Amino acid sequence: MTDQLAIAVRGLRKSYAGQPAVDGLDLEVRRGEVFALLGPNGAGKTTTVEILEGFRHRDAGEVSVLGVDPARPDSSWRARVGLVLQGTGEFDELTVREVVHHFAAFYPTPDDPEKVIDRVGLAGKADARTHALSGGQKRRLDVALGIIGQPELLFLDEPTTGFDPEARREFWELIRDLAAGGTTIVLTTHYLDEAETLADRVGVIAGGRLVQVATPATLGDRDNAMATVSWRTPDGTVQQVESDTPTAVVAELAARLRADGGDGEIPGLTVTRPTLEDVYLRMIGHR
Ligand SMILES: Nc1ncnc2c1ncn2[C@@H]1O[C@H](COP(=O)(O)OP(=O)(O)OP(=O)(O)O)[C@@H](O)[C@H]1O
Repeated sequence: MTDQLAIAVRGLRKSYAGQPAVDGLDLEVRRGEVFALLGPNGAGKTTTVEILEGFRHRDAGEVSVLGVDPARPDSSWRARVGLVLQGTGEFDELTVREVVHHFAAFYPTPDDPEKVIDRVGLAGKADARTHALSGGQKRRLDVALGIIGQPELLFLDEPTTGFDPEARREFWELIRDLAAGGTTIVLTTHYLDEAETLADRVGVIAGGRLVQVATPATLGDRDNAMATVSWRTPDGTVQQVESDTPTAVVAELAARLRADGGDGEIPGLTVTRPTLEDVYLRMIGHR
């Protein structure tokens, strides 16, 4: 397990009451990358991530996170790993500012709490009591608490659930910023656009195993997939052909229309390749 890896997992297994939830999983996450874990409900993502975070015991396998076995963490390791879980909890009467300052005191080299509040877009709510925050604002506070210790590795569990579209875009910017600063990020998400826009690589977990790891552009051989060219014929019906040379198909169609006296414009022309969602759904057996 080299220094280039933030996470190295071999043969990870975990069963609940004899039922395997993680069933011989291998995983490598490089330092500095954004890695998205995808998979259907019950695939074993949370179990895997909680083992990596040191919150769950494993039955078997080797696990190294920042060079440490999370089953035997020390306090310096804890401070190097940031967590954004699904709902950190309630802080009742405390304000956003108080909570972030309070958490900063747990870490040896915390970031500036005011800067972090601003970074997650809560500057206007710094003096609001946390119970009065909206769902999306609470999630932003969760993110602030995950990054206040300036972690080397940040786990984000479905981070943008409940965010409005603008908040998602702002959050994505924040993640890109953290990644540009060298933070390794492991994110679980059910939003394929989120994985596509943020991740250097995605790993698909199904049935407790990692079934594929690839860049979003190449998952499921997507970049080599046939393109579908579709257009409208003069009688209004839609025609479609699949081709691995769609440009040639379009050129031929345009030439044919020009030969028929047209201006070469192809009505209703679209050229599409499978989306990340298409290949993902095929991979997990839904198409
Ligand atoms: N504490 C537990 N006790 C018993 N079974 C559990 C426990 N936690 C998870 N499981 C089971 O293990 C399997 C994997 O669950 P896990 O939560 O890891 O999946 P997931 O991929 O995170 O799913 P989701 O996308 O729904 O969050 C499921 O069948 C689940 O019912």
